[in-house]
Amino acid sequence: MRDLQQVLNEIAAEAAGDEDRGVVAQYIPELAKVDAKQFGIAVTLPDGTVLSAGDSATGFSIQSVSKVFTLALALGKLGDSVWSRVGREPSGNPFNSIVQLEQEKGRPRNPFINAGAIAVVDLIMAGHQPKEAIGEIIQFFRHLADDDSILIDEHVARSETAHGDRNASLAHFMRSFGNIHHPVDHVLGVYFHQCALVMNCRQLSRAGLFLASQGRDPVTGAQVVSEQRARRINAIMLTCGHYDGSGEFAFRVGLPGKSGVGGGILAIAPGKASIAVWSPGLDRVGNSKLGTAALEQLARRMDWTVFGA
Ligand SMILES: NC(=O)CC[C@H](N)C(=O)O
Repeated sequence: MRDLQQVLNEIAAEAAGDEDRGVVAQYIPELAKVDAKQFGIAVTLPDGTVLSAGDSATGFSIQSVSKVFTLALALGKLGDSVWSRVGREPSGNPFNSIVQLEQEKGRPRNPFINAGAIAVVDLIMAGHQPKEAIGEIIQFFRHLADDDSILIDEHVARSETAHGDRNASLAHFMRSFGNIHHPVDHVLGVYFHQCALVMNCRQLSRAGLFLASQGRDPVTGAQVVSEQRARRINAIMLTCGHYDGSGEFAFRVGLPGKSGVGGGILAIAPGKASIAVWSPGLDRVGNSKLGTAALEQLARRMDWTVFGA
């Protein structure tokens, strides 16, 4: 096995020299302003050590990476009843697609496409005002990252609300089938705030550590989810974490991963590491271009995979 810090330094240096960086998300104006030249990577090991390279201490909008954590939160609160409201199959469609929702009577394919994540938010909101639900979500992230400085970027949340017609359509459509119980503007308010959480690679890799460690935070000793649940969340990350690019990500990287349109990706090497990478330029399906390439290199050079010994 190669020296991890050296591998991270090499990968960051290669990323810095790469001209073909993809395109920063345009449909959320606040995200369109982000400088595409940035690249960060961080790895948290089971003993809590964090190694990193590049812009690993620069905060970015975690966007859909948050969906892994809200799924864990919903499962913790409501157990397997979550699955009566959202499926576990890859969609093969873009993250904001509406087409399957009509055929499948308002039950989204999985919790990582937008419709599914919005349904998960509706579940988390049970018995709460929107502000309380947002507070609970932030607290969960702070607890997992062991860092109380994590905040939400209100500009991003507002920017997305102002341009959120597609997500509003998804939510109304699901509500027409009875699969959203709260008022749509309340649910979207929570969803947009969850997506607007700002974290850096070091914080994000630390927050994901429980998924690499049988559901337990090995540093604090807290059992975040059961071992079986951690395995299952990893399974859904592998099959659905990159939308219609999930097969390609599994093929190239070979690890469970979850992307966001802010350019972040969380990847899990079970028993070995929790990895966060960030580069804002996206590929054609909305996944970080350099982030995916970096994870491909890291997995190869460290020999990390879920598909072999
Ligand atoms: N893929 C993503 O990161 C999408 C999240 C974004 N907040 C949206 O709803 O469109």
